[in-house]
Amino acid sequence: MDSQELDHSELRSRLYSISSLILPIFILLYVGWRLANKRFIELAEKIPGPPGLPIIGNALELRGTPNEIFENLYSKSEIYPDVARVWAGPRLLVFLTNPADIEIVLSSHDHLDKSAEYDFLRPWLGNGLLVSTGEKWRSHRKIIAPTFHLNVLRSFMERFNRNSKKTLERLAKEGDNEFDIHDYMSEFTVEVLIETVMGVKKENEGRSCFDYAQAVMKLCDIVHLRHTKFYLRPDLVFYSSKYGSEQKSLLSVIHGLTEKVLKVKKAQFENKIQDKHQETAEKEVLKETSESKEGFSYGQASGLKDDLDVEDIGEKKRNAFLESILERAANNDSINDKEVKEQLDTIMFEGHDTTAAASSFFLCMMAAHPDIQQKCYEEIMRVLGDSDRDITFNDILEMKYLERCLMETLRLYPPVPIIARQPKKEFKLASKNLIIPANCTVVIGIIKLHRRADIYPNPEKFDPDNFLPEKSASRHYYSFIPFSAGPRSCVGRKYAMLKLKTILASTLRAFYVKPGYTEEEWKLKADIILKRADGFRIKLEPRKETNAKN
Ligand code: HEM
Repeated sequence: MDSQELDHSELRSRLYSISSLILPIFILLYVGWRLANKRFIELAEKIPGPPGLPIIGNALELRGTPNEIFENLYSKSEIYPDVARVWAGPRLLVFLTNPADIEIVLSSHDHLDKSAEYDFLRPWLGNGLLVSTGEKWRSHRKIIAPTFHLNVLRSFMERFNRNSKKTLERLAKEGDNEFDIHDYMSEFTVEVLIETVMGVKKENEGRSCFDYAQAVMKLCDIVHLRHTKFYLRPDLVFYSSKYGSEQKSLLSVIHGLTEKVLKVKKAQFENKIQDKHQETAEKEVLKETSESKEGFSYGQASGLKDDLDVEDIGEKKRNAFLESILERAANNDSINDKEVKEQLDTIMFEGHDTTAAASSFFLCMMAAHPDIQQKCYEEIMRVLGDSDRDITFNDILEMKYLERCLMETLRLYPPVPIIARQPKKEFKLASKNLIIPANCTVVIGIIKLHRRADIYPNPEKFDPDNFLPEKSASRHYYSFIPFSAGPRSCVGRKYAMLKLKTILASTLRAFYVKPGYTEEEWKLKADIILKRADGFRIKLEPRKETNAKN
């Protein structure tokens, strides 16, 4: 035997003795865990789900690309309707797709905590509204929700119109090209957010908004990768990998923009510079407050109410988001400077990528369904006439068919396809005689819920009539929840619907979306925010010269 062979056999025997030590420790830990979590395991094992292996559970089914994992889990929901249990090692995931069960989770104040997956957003969003829990979430939600009240939102109409026109000018330059509409929609949504919710006039800053939006998309991919690749979960491994360094450089672009916005707004705030334009718009709004706000669903069943639905007609002017929280911070009132920045990052993220996806899906739908597009166009012409005037708040209320098409788009392609909670207490389901244990991860499959054949006949078909008032009224309130629902619903719901209707009506008024790819040809990308993996490719044709150029 030479010395190399000796080394090998010695190595083998050392490995053998290490593994013969580790294995019993591992088994002991596993048995200990099962004993310590007896009730948790007993309850979990009653929940239907794919069979798993000891210790690793269904981890083998959670292999592959994020898309493969998503498709695999989605197909399981056909076998296990309403509720499905999946073990990712010792972690229990419970998927819910029945509206009555979902109501129990989302409407309750006992199940407000987000699951551990949201922690990967912390380096970016800190302890902002999306991820925070407990008293901090409660007190900040109380401050932030009123800044998205209709009285404030209506004052944004002028900005929505102005930024829409800027986007139409950019779109006109594409001529007859096929291009990705998402690039334009994400730049629009970032610009408009900065000018409305943040109250900062954005001028001549090159394409910083576009760069921000691109960085957000890439960062979402990385965060989502950490959801699906278990080895990337520990910080130590993640930050030693190429993804960790990529995350750091993307965060410097993302935080670079939000720091700049904060600096400008703080300077305005400290110098008490009033934005004259905003002031005038707000006065107009206050004159209008007695007009009807009825007849607009704002993205959820009309029977559902949350803290955005408080009626305060005639109440004095409220400030927009950033102005309002800066004022609080200056008075040491429930929020400090660090928290202001975290909430700013949160609103910038949640406020742009979601609406960019929704508007892009909508326009692709118009390409896939020219007859429906024609009906939208006719409605827009009926409401606005053959003019180039700005779209008003009341026009938005009148565009009912456009709204139904938007809701139907959000049904089939909800920008946030799944959400997750970690219940603190166990709870009983409504659809089945089952108890869901505390501290598991409850996943609400919004995209699956929205495609249930027992709720939406012909569920894969794009049918705006699904949102005729009589049809909506006959469904369970929690059958349509693109903005989630209950106490932790989306604070930007009304803002998003107003902004979306304005940019979409403006685009359809100015351009004909040429017939294009059918939905069957699209490839979806499973991500934090749902996208088309093949890009949102469309072709536009100006309706007439003036609309696109004004
Ligand atoms: C089509 C557009 C939008 C969709 C589909 C959407 C969807 C959602 C969903 C599903 C949630 C719940 C997330 C979860 O529980 O994990 C949420 C939360 C949130 N959204 Fe939106 N959103 C949209 C637009 C906006 C806009 C425009 C803003 C702000 C300007 C915004 C701000 C937020 C915030 C701050 C939360 C966290 C609320 C809390 O936990 O209290 N969203 N959104």
